[in-house]
Amino acid sequence: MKIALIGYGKMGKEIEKIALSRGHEIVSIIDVDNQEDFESAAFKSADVAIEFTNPMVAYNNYMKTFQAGVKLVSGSTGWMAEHGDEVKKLCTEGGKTLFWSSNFSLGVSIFSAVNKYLAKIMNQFPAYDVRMSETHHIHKMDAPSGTAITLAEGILENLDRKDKWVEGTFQAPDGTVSGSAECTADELPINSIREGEVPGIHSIRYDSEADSITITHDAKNRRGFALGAVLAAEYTAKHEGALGMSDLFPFLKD
Ligand SMILES: NC(=O)C1=CN([C@@H]2O[C@H](COP(=O)(O)OP(=O)(O)OC[C@H]3O[C@@H](n4cnc5c(N)ncnc54)[C@H](OP(=O)(O)O)[C@@H]3O)[C@@H](O)[C@H]2O)C=CC1
Ligand SMILES: O=C(O)C1=N[C@H](C(=O)O)C[C@H](O)C1
Repeated sequence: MKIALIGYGKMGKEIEKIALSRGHEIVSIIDVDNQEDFESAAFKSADVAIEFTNPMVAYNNYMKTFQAGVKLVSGSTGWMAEHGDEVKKLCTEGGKTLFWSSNFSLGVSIFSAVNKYLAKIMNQFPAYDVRMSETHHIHKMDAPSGTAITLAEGILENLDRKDKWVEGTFQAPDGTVSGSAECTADELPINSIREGEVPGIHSIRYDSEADSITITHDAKNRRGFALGAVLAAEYTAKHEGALGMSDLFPFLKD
């Protein structure tokens, strides 16, 4: 399969390695300095483009890729609140194709299913309150992480006593803490920590007077994200529209 990469940072480089190891060809690499390549024959020859950039530029990259008539996989986070509805409509009604996930790691898909199941069980146990924390490297531009927001949505869909997620505390790389740990009973707080080069840790904690139950996904490196993105590209080459991890792993639909 012919793959174009948009964004050649930590994820772009990891994806290149996995794609080559699975026999794919990288036909174009677009970074900040060669934006004109969106119009090149090489870029347009790609079966799928894989985009990992940042919250500010992701939407523009999607529009340029759609314009070039190339199918897209993207893991960029932090753009959904502003552009999510429009991009989804372009894919459900406008004939464009985007496979997006806040987290392509296979482990996070499993974790997400466990998270929803646990939230459903907790409807029977009102003594437990729930909160979430996410820890990432100091270069991360968005907070809470896209994965934390997706996991929070999974809890809100399944735990009747929670109506919305809210930003809790934010611990900056220098250790200073802003925000507040206070919230109302119907709110699910997400606390964010930025430290070192952490690839990504997500923890969901249920606390009662008697005990606590915590589930955690801890990415050891970026290979899991990259493998998932390449698997998604292989799927996207043969499918159309608004695609996501539940298309790749039907157990996520249960
Ligand atoms: N869904 C998932 O599984 C995962 C998602 N992510 C998300 O992916 C995104 C990227 O992460 P990561 O690779 O770690 O970040 P990096 O900062 O390492 O890489 C992003 C790259 O995109 C480049 N870039 C900036 N603007 C443009 C542009 N307009 N067109 C093309 N390239 C551009 C940057 O260049 P420069 O440095 O010169 O600005 C940089 O090389 C983030 O939003 C992150 O949250 C990350 C890991 C997993
Ligand atoms: O910025 C990152 O690094 C990551 N971003 C994604 C997110 O916002 O959830 C996925 C992963 O946690 C790494």
